[in-house]
Amino acid sequence: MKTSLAIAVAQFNPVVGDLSGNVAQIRAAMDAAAAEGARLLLTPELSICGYPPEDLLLRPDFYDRCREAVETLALQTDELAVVVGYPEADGDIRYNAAAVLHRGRIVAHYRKQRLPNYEVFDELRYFDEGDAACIFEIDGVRCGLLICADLWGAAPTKGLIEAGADVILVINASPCHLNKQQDRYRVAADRARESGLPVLYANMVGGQDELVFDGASFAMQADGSIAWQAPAFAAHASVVRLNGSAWVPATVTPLPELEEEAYTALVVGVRDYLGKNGFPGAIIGLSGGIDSALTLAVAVDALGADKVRAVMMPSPYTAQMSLDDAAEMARILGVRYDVLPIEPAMKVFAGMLEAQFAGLPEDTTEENLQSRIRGMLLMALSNKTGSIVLTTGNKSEMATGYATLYGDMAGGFAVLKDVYKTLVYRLSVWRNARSAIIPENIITRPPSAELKPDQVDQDSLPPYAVLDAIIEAYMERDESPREIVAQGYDEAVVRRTVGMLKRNEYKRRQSPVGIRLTRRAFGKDWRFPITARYQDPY
Ligand SMILES: Nc1ncnc2c1ncn2[C@@H]1O[C@H](COP(=O)(O)OP(=O)(O)OC[C@H]2O[C@@H]([n+]3cccc(C(=O)O)c3)[C@H](O)[C@@H]2O)[C@@H](O)[C@H]1O
Ligand SMILES: Nc1ncnc2c1ncn2[C@@H]1O[C@H](COP(=O)(O)OP(=O)(O)OP(=O)(O)O)[C@@H](O)[C@H]1O
Ligand SMILES: NC(=O)CC[C@H](N)C(=O)O
Repeated sequence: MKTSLAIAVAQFNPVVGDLSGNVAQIRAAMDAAAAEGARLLLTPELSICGYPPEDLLLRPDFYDRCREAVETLALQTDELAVVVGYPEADGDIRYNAAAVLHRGRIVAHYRKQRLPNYEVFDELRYFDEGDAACIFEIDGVRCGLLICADLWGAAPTKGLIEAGADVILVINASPCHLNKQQDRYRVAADRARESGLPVLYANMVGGQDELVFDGASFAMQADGSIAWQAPAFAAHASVVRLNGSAWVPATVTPLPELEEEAYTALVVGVRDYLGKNGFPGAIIGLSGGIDSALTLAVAVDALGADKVRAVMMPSPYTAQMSLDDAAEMARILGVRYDVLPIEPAMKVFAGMLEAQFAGLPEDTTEENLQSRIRGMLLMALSNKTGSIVLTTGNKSEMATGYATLYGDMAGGFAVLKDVYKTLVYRLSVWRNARSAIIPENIITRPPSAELKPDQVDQDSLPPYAVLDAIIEAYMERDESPREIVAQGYDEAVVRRTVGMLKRNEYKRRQSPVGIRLTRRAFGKDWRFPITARYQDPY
């Protein structure tokens, strides 16, 4: 007979491969959960080793170390049962597994049945599928256990119904993209209604290379309504109570609106990339344009002003307005600000190349030299100080190749890599509404690379609203140019945009890793051939 059960959820931020650090976080969560009277603690998918461990999962020793960590942790359990996720090797066969640790032993064990191999997930590269449901009983409640993608199809839940589960517990490593939580609610509600069971969804939080996990764990009643909602993008621990077959209603933290979600994901991505990789700070080339302004805003919100420095590197083409706006923004934020004019280096390079270029007209070569001089200066500062250079290129630029190799692409982490230019504006306006840190002029002036007199982006690129819509259709929805033109876009503009997108794959392969924000980002989930002659249908 079902009774009441208090279950703690540890929405924590693991570090991939830091087994002792992750176990220490689980231990701390165990102490807090026990103090609050919980009888069961859920930790996220692969909580022992972090997610995704990628090719560490090809190493036999990795499995040995993870098993040792689980067994050691099991010995430290008492009245509180703890669910942990870990990679399991059974001879040559490997599983994405979970163990229930209780009173010094592993009392139940589960192998993930649906392995995601889409978007950014590669689990079929590493794991075999499990084939059995897992039910364990705590205080008379029959708990059914699933791992993340198991919830996204009906079969694993069906197995739990047949095995007589009273509640569905799902441990997750589900990275965010914009509006992802609505998809999670939808699949959880499908499973809840099919089974007539309440669902508890425990997710991890934090940045891991290009991925950001948003947490946002929740409890859902059998009718699909939300009984408890944890905050997004923050480590969090809560105890939720199951009374009979329903959750006792608890705090429902409102979820962020789209701009807040995007901006916070960038902040968490930057903070964890630098923090987990041990960088003392960040360096940003601040041009007086909107991309570097937003990048600086994110960096300061992530790291604090004392960890960020901005460098203005004017050329003879730099407008006074750019100098003024960059200095003003650095002053408002209180970051270290240096001005390093690049004209001396431009002259030296022009002199060194004079004989080579004799009789040839000026073109983008001279523009790229300016960008590369700036890249070289920023990298020199990085080498000398140990701080990382944050690049500022946005998704529209990455898509079209509107960036210079070894120039403005030089750096360690690409903050806006998956942020369309149109979203760059929206995020800047949203951030300024919280406190005005980006000078208004930076937002309202026409974007310009300032690599030659009176240059504006729109001389070389279609309007960003059109460009972004075409990129999104081609890239994120896999639409053909014919379909895009049928939606009313000018065929010549579609041809040009798609042409740039395909031609510039080589640049993206050389770009720094950057934060994924959309369902399909340039990164793990975009593997287009560089050498290709496929003709799209028009
Ligand atoms: N398939 C391929 N595989 C490998 N390499 C390939 C290649 N195709 C060309 N290349 C090589 O790539 C090089 C050309 O690329 P690259 O040197 O980058 O130069 P490129 O793409 O020609 O020019 C850079 C563009 O970015 C714009 N820009 C620059 C800086 C900042 C901004 C901004 O507003 O943010 C915009 C600039 O106005 C210009 O339109 C050449 O050396 C070429 O041989
Ligand atoms: N004068 C400058 N001083 C410092 N950094 C610069 C300068 N010009 C360009 N950069 C760096 O190179 C990046 C590419 O910027 P560029 O001005 O060419 O085009 P952009 O894409 O419009 O970027 P932004 O909106 O930041 O100006 C900038 O974001 C900045 O990091
Ligand atoms: N780790 C997983 O199994 C993730 C798969 C799932 N579709 C998600 O993103 O939530």
